[in-house]
Amino acid sequence: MPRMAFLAIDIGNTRLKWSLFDAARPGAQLLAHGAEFLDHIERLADGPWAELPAPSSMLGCVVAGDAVRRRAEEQVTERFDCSPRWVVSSAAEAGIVNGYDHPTRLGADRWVAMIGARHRMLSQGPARPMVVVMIGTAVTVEAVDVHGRFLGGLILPGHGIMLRALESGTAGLHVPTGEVREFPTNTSDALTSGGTYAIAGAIERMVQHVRAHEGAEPACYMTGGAAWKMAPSMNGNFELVDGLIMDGLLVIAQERLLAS
Ligand SMILES: Nc1ncnc2c1ncn2[C@@H]1O[C@H](COP(=O)(O)OP(=O)(O)O)[C@@H](O)[C@H]1O
Ligand SMILES: CC(C)(COP(=O)(O)O)[C@@H](O)C(=O)NCCC(=O)O
Ligand SMILES: [K+]
Repeated sequence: MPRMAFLAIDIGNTRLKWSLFDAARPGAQLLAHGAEFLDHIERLADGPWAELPAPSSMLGCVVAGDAVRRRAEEQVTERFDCSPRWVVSSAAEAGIVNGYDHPTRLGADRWVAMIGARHRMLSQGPARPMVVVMIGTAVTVEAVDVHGRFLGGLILPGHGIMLRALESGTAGLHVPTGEVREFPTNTSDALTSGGTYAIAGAIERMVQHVRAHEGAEPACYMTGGAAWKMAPSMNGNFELVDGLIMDGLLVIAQERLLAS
């Protein structure tokens, strides 16, 4: 049984994702992982976590509000002997400098994903600017310069929110999910393609902005629960990374261990 196991938790507006690693460092071995819709958080301690080896520390990021965070903390402390710790976006951490007007108002998931992406990019070769995309409940598209400065980012509605907004704002749009088509010829395909290309178009614009600003081709990473749906419709070299947030949490946890 690993003695320094580490629990990473990412709570978005749709699901809580968790991963248990054998240590709090990048490259640690993944021992177990899972995801629960926010309504099912109360199942964790007696369900998926019941048989897990106990982590000696935990670090998470949460953008779903204080009430959800407290419900998750109850599960952690009920089941494990470690105190819940959550990342708050700051002016600088783990190689990323925060260009937001109010650094602490940046979503912690966005901050952690950029840290994970920067670490990944540097492990692949020389420093490059980056575009970091997360396709979750919402879509975020971050620009990071070659030195690790977060220049700014976009927030868009995700697929689900776009479709619900169209359904509730019109009389004639109540249709099942369709296919992504270049020239959609029915309402379902028109809606699905419209949402997909709205997101793809915004991402392409950000890639252009970063390319022009930096005079270099950015490294492009895409993550999030719905990233696999976007991947076939993307131009360019987007690397689909399952656990960018988990990677970022490992990087931050190790830095904090080394600093303590
Ligand atoms: N098994 C699944 N069940 C429901 N939604 C899913 C599933 N897999 C992917 N998705 C899509 O992923 C989105 C949620 O992704 P996720 O990364 O969990 O979001 P968040 O971080 O905002 O909670 C949903 O909006 C949905 O479109
Ligand atoms: C943009 C987000 C809603 C994304 O949430 P998600 O899709 O991961 O559930 C979240 O990062 C957030 O609430 N951010 C705070 C505002 C900001 O980043 O400017
Ligand atoms: K997220």
